[in-house]
This record gives sequence, structure tokens and C-alpha cells, in this order.
Amino acid sequence: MLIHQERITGRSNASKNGELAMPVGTTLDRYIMRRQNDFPYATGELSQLLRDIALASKIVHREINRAGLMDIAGSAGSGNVQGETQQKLDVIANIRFIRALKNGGEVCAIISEEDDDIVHTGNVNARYVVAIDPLDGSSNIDVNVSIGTIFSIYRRITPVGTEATEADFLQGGRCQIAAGYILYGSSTLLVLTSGAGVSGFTYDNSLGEYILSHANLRQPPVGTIFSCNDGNVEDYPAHVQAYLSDCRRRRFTGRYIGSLVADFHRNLIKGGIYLYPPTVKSPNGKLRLLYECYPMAFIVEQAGGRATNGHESILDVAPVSVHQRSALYIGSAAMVDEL
Ligand SMILES: O=P(O)(O)OC[C@H]1O[C@](O)(COP(=O)(O)O)[C@@H](O)[C@@H]1O
Ligand SMILES: [Mg+2]
Ligand SMILES: [Mg+2]
Repeated sequence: MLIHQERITGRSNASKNGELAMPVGTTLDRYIMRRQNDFPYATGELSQLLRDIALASKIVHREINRAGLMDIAGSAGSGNVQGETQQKLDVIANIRFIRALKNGGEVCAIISEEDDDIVHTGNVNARYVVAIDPLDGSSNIDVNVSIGTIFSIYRRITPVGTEATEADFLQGGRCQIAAGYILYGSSTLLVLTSGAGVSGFTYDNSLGEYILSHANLRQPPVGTIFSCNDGNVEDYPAHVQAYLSDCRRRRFTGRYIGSLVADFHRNLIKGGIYLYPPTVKSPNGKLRLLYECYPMAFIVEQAGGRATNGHESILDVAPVSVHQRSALYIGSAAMVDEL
């Protein structure tokens, strides 16, 4: 069975970049089914996997909305492999996504920001693995600022029926079958790609459904927004500092929410660049290659933007360990090229 057959992309009445022209207002479920029907050999496993992620995100959406009412704000008192203090919602989101993927049956193993090692789901006959950042923007949880979830899906390379290994996760950014993020902001939005364009679905609380609201998202090639933690600028490489002072000279707008998903999404819609260069504290960059950089790079390239670590496209960076970090410069093509 050809991998590409599993991708949820349309070819019959595809728009210019292969993204099937689905009318705004289509439910995520119907969108997934329409894609699947375009591939005679599709088994529905990837479709079900995406539904499982959507389901878990609806539960996390609910938990986030009620966080202030139910003692789930603040630190969980535990740390993760990154040496970061886990927030209670980091742990809750992690449990929710892992449980949904385990019960869904389509995923054999998971790499999560919140777990040191591979989480084996017990579904050894499943053909997909998922790398996930269950809660992105943890520093913003308690202050009611937009946060997110980021995920990346691969087809396993180890034999079905056996336990997955790190090799299944270290295939490289261009082997992602699908990737996406959920933005828990003023509305909850699921943004998704599977290699033929990018679509966004807004969660309608009253229906409990994700509805296609942003068909065929394209990032403006130029923008006037730059997003970085200004407090770290002294650490940045000289050329990055020069680029930022040039942005200021040109009276570009500095916007930094401190949640990658939220900063990325704003720049995807309006045009702009997000930068997290190496710093003294994070000499290899702060963001994690497998479940932050790769999925966002897949999405941005599908939307016409660019992502680099300063030397090469993020999707070409060789993966060597499951929690490895990378510098990230991502956004409007002309701005990243200029940098
Ligand atoms: O506080 P800093 O150093 O600016 O870092 C903020 C960045 O770190 C992150 O919070 C890292 O992600 P997590 O919250 O998932 O650990 C990004 O979302 C954000 O862009
Ligand atoms: Mg993150
Ligand atoms: Mg996180």
C-alpha cells in the first residue's frame, strides 16, 4: 500500500496547490471522509487518528476553559525531560491526548514533550506514531493567554506487530504524513496539513464540532510583524540582531505572545516572522525539533512560508534524538529569506 494513498488530499477537484476545494462550513468529519474517498486504497486509519486528536482537543478545550474554576492552574510539582516544571494542565493535556490515541487504536507509539521515553500504546498492529507537544505556551496557562497543542504524524517503519522504536520517530521532517496544531484562543482552532495545503477548523461549542473556517490557508509572503523574546536579544547572533534592528528601523511591529502556536498563527494569517535563536540558556535553541519545529515547518511550507534553523530548512535538519532542540526562524518567505 502506497503511503501517499493514506494522505487526506484531494486530486479530483483540487484547487491550485492540490488542496480539495471544500466549502467553508464543512465539518471536520465530512472533510476527512471526503479526502479519504479520493483514495481507493485508503483504510481510514489516518482519518480515525485525526478524529482521535480532535476528540482529545475538545476535552482539553473544556478543561482550559474551566481551569480557573477547578484547581488545575499552577505547577504540577513535577518536572519533564526538558528540565522544565510541568504545569498541571501540561500533565492533564498529556493524559488526555495519550488516552485518546491509545483508545483510538490507530497509534502504536507516542513521543510527548511531557514524557522522557516512548509511550507504547499497546496497539502493536497500528501503523502510525505521533510526536506531540500536548500544551504549548505553558508559561501563559495561568494568565489566560492563548495556548496550544502541536502534533506530528508518521507512518511507522518498524514491522507491524512489533513494538515501535525511536527509529519510527527519527525519520526526518519530510516523512511527516500529517501535522497540525490546536490554538486555544478567543476561539479554538484546529489547523491541519497532510501535504497538500493547509486548512483551519473552528470549534463550535454548541455543536461540539470542528467546522471548516479557513480553507486553503496561504501565508502572505511579506509581513511587518516580528516575534521574539526581546529579553534574549543580547544573546542572538550578530546577523539576527542586525535583522531585528532593521525591522525596528522600518517601524515593523513587535508582537510576542510567548506561545509558539499563537505567535505562529498570527503571523500565518497576517504575515510575519517568529524567531527563537540560540541563547546562552539554550545554546541549541529552545524549541523541540520533533513536536514543535517539524510540524510548524510542514504547515508553513504548505502555506507558502519558510522555516530554517539558520543554516538549512527545518524539514531537512537530521533528527538524532527524540527531544532534540533547534533554533527556529519561521514565517513569511521574504522575511525568512532576508534574515
Ligand atoms: O519564555 P520564552 O523563553 O520566550 O519561550 C517561549 C516559547 O517557549 C514555549 O513556551 C515552549 O513551549 P512549551 O510551553 O510547550 O514548553 C513556546 O510556546 C514559546 O514560543
Ligand atoms: Mg511547546
Ligand atoms: Mg508544551
